[in-house]
Amino acid sequence: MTVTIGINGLGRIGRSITRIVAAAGESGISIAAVNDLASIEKMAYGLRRDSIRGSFPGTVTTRADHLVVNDHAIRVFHHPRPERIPWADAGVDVVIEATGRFRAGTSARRHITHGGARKVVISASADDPDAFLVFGANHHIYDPALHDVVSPGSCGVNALTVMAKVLLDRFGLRSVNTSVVLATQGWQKAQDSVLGTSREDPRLGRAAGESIIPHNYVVGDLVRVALPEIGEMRYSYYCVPTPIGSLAQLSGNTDHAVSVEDVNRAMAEAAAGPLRGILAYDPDPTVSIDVKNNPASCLLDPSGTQTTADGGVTVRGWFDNEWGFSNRLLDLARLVGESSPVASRRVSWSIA
Ligand SMILES: NC(=O)c1ccc[n+]([C@@H]2O[C@H](COP(=O)([O-])OP(=O)(O)OC[C@H]3O[C@@H](n4cnc5c(N)ncnc54)[C@H](O)[C@@H]3O)[C@@H](O)[C@H]2O)c1
Repeated sequence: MTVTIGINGLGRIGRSITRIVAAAGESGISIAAVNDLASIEKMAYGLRRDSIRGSFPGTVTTRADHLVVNDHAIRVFHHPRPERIPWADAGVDVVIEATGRFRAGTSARRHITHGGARKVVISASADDPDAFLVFGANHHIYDPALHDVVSPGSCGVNALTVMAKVLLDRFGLRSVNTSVVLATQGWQKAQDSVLGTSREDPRLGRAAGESIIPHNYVVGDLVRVALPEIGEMRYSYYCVPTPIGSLAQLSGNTDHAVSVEDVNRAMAEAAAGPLRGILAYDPDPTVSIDVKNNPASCLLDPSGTQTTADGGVTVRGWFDNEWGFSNRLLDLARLVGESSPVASRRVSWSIA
């Protein structure tokens, strides 16, 4: 079955999704329409040229109000508000909301109530979606009769949750402490723009290339939404001046003392088994750029695993904050697009 999607916002995430779908050939996804405020010429240029991913491996041209990507025509709209976008006219079933502007479930829902789409996937830690669904952890709770607007949380949430899932299922896990070190984001500024930032924390307006910028983004709560059994959780977050490739580190206590070898074997088994494609494992010594273009939510670095005699455990994973997350958005689009209101696809992901 092919799921027909529309993308609102053809920025870093929207373009990654377009590249992934174009490269995959038979991906089960067809992009019918995109909406962005930018001109169609700029959209085509942004797809053709990318400072991080390189030139588009194919062709991107324009024809009237269509982008033509490798002979596939995509209808283009330029509406500033979700309620104006006529998705149904383009045959769109599932909208991926990737502007960063309509993260609230109420505004994103207008793609359905006004635009005629059937489901919406918000590309961020949304406010009040019908469900937070982290692939590999809790996406099996998806209920097509109840969940029209869904969110996978953030890229960091996905990386942390997938490592936490393995530790929880195999060894028990509680009192979790996490850190995310995130590559530079498009909304950061090259020079100080403290007054110009819309973010509450003024440090997020500081020059992106000059500092490690800490801020208080409480994403840890979303890991707990996906895995409520892990209980208490603490979270730290830093933006750093690297263009792509981010780090997730998670510490906690297991029910019994475990060895580094036990933990790494559990991670490798999950990566080769039930979490294939979502968790990856690389025994080679890696640095953040090595995760570029990796479609997994998390690339486990076994050299980062540490344990203590009283059951303490620490694990480290890399994630391509754009590419891995865009792949999860497509997984979610397939999940919600393929499900009819009466037949929920329920998948068991227990690793134990
Ligand atoms: N880039 C990442 O690493 C990353 C990872 C995970 C989640 N996200 C989230 O995904 C969302 C998008 O991030 P991004 O990095 O792609 O941002 P971006 O700034 O690169 O892209 C946003 C796009 O939306 C368009 N846009 C802005 N307002 C619009 C409107 N009213 N209507 C239509 N289009 C509009 C912009 O022109 C731009 O092309 C954000 O919520 C972000 O937090 C980003």
